[in-house]
Amino acid sequence: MEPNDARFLHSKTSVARTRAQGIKAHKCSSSGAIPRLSIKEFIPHTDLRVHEIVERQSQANNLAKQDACRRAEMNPKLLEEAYKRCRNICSEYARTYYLASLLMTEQRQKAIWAIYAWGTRIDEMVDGPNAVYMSKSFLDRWEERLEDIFDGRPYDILDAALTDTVSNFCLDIKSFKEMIEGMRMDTWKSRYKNFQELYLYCYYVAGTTGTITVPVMGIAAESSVSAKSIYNAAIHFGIANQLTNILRDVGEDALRGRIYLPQDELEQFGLSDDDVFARKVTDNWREFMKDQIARARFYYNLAEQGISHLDKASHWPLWSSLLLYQNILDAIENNDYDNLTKRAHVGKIKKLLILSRAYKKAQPVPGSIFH
Ligand SMILES: CC(C)=CCC/C(C)=C/CC/C(C)=C/CC/C(C)=C/[C@@H]1[C@@H](COP(=O)(O)OP(=O)(O)O)[C@]1(C)CC/C=C(\C)CC/C=C(\C)CCC=C(C)C
Repeated sequence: MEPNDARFLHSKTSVARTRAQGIKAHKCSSSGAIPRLSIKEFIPHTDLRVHEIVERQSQANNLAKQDACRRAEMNPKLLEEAYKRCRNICSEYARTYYLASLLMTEQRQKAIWAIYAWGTRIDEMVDGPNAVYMSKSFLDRWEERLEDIFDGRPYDILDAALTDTVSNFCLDIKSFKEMIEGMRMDTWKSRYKNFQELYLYCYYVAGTTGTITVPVMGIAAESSVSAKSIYNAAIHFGIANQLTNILRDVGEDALRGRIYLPQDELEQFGLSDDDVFARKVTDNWREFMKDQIARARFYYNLAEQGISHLDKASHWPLWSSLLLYQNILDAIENNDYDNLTKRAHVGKIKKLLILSRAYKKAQPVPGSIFH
């Protein structure tokens, strides 16, 4: 996030909200008074070289405007079938994102399905039932296939959809490669010393989805903030989603021996891996969860401020996806913080109400040039 882009970052409401969620002393049942975690800690994106993506993507966007992007010539019938299959994968594996995609323009929704299908296939490799057979060479092969996709030589029909998408939107390969890097991390790492380490993992697997999708959602022609601050908001969008995903799945992940929670923070709350594996919801656990949820909400706040700088037609789908996913945090609270034995779920009626709330949020604010 660019600190000097004050308009962008510090809307009054977000500052007030994050302050309310900020540092205060609280009592933790077995270990006495301990400080609340610093959920507002900023993790700089300098080492992630986001500026490289922004610069290259801006050049690519100019090429796209001149229609000078590399075009992948593919059989239209095959492409139609390819997108149909990606759509099926997205609707089966990711109902929330699928619902949001239905609110997008046709070309954008097809791109989201292709990106989702590609991402979820690697995720399944490292996270699914066959994860034990995963080897370094498998992910190396996946990376070669990615290069082929970008060279217009798809390996299978699902890759063909992504080949078409990257050429339609002139996408940059860096974030896709980084997503594979995140999946590599998953093959050798199952603990995170602190939030910095966890943040890096979240960036690789989910922040990258944000940088990949900004060109698809389109930056508003009238946006006056820097492209970099919009990309940073998109990264925060992905981070918030991944943190939510982690909090929802603590119990499931523990069954596979994985704990995607900062170890130092667990310790501060008098908790250890054994408590997670015991799957017992204690008062310490609830207090710990309150802070983890507050942190995820902090990142949603940062992400929200980027939406208005994207193309108008993307506002409703993005607000929908943000509010729907964020609601999982409310569902964890409603389960009295039992994410060890229960899976937080947002029901159909609630989802419909959220879509209508998102629609209102996507409407222009009178007197503002932005939504
Ligand atoms: C509609 C929409 C926002 C679509 C985004 C497309 C998408 C979700 C792609 C994910 C690709 C993928 C599967 C990557 C593999 C790594 C992974 C598993 C990431 C997790 C997604 C959750 O998927 P999952 O199938 O596990 O979900 P459920 O179990 O069904 O709940 C992640 C949590 C990453 C999600 C990342 C985002 C939503 C970031 C999207 C960012 C933008 C659209 C940019 C917005 C821009 C601004 C400026 C705010």
